[in-house]
Amino acid sequence: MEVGKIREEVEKSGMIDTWLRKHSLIYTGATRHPFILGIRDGTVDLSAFKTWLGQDYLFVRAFIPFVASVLIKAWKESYNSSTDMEVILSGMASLNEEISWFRSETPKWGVQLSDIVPQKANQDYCRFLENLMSPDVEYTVAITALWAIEAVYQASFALCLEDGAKTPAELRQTCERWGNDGFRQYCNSLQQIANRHLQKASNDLLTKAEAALLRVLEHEVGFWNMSRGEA
Ligand SMILES: Cc1ncc(CNC=O)c(N)n1
Repeated sequence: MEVGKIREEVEKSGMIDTWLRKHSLIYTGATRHPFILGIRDGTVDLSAFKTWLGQDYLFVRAFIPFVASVLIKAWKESYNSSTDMEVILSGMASLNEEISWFRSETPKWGVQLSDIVPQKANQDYCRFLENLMSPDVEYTVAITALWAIEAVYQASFALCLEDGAKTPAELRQTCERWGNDGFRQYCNSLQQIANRHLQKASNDLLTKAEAALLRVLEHEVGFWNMSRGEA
């Protein structure tokens, strides 16, 4: 292994990896969901894909203020806050581009953005994000949730780009949005930030951050289920 790769592996091992091992069943449920496996093997129902696309646009619109709230929390931390802020800001810049992507992608699928009504699983997830935006929620909890939200999409869509995947050509661009190497590195940076803060967290804070991680995983499973018309 090259030095950079080894360093990446070492820095990655921390509380987050411990939690993912502990909660591997739900993590796998979120990252290898039948919706994603359907994209990967080419059997996905295109109406489910369109549902996902429209609902995800609404989700991302609600996700942006959440990321902004994490940025504010990072700024209020004195410890290493400027490097944290750079990483979070780069994520926000990508989200600006992502909204443009949704606006150009949806018409290709006959999805009209103004017609989309948020479904229950989406509303529940967005309400959860709104609760995390409260100034009472600690930065460590919020950054752990942010990492989890991004990491589920990264792991899921990267799976659809692996060798041997039979992802339909018209879905590849979508998978590349979250499955590309730059997004993987962004997720690794978030994971390192979260680990660094978790390392110095009290037991009470650790309990809250772990709960937030679990809620994210549950909401992600709910979101995929909803896209398949199962919620
Ligand atoms: C439901 C959900 N979870 C995570 C992401 C990825 N973050 C930003 O795009 C997303 N788009 N949608």
